[in-house]
Amino acid sequence: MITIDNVSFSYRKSPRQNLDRLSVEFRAGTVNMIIGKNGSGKTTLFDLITNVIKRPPEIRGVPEEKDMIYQLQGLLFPPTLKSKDVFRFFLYSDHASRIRVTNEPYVDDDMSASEIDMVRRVWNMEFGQLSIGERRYLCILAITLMKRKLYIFDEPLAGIDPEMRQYILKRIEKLALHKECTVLLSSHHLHDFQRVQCTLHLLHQGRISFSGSYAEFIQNVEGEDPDDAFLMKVQ
Ligand SMILES: Nc1ncnc2c1ncn2[C@@H]1O[C@H](COP(=O)(O)OP(=O)(O)OP(=O)(O)O)[C@@H](O)[C@H]1O
Repeated sequence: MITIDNVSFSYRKSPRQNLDRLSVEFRAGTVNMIIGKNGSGKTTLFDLITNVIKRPPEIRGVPEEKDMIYQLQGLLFPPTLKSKDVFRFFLYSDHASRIRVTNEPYVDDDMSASEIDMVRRVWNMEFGQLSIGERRYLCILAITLMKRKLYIFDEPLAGIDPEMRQYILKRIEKLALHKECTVLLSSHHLHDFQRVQCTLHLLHQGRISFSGSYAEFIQNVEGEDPDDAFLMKVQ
């Protein structure tokens, strides 16, 4: 479990406090979903947890660097690398992985027919020729095959179609439920989380103003629309 107790942070030239006495607990066994308006500080919080920005002592329970993986929003790989090489890059940098990456596309029993189709189609293509969604899917697939104590996914669903979003979420949920690890994820796609075992954390005005289940989040909202619940909570 990661515990954050009263953390404040502002960028050097920022006119405002980006995080303002923020406290929260991120537990294992659930997908911890961080939501909030654009610019509310979700990536900043991830950067602090992972020590990309120097981690303050008020953030406790973070595993060693080798035991965490942080999926950034950007997909920064040389465009001429083949998809299989990017996959290899992830898995061969994993000290615990026993998966061998070959010229044969990676498939496993957890993959749907659509996922298998996609991986087969892009395996020998250059990464730069893939669509943004295909690149993101491939990287997330590889990350979920790595063994870590902490996984952080910064907007893994951005630019992904509704079908693939479900598959990605199922994979990430499986990580959270079946491995002894903590999973943090940020997303603006609130509807997708209805069927995921998750804890929502709303980051608003520098603090976590709500932590709870999806059902609790939409409680008392007419039509049970999570976007309406979001609007109510940030206005
Ligand atoms: N290096 C920096 N220097 C100054 N301000 C920064 C820096 N990086 C981010 N910010 C500011 O900090 C605030 C929080 O940014 P952050 O990227 O954490 O937001 P976010 O919640 O992840 O947003 P989004 O949902 O749009 O991805 C923003 O107002 C941003 O302009």
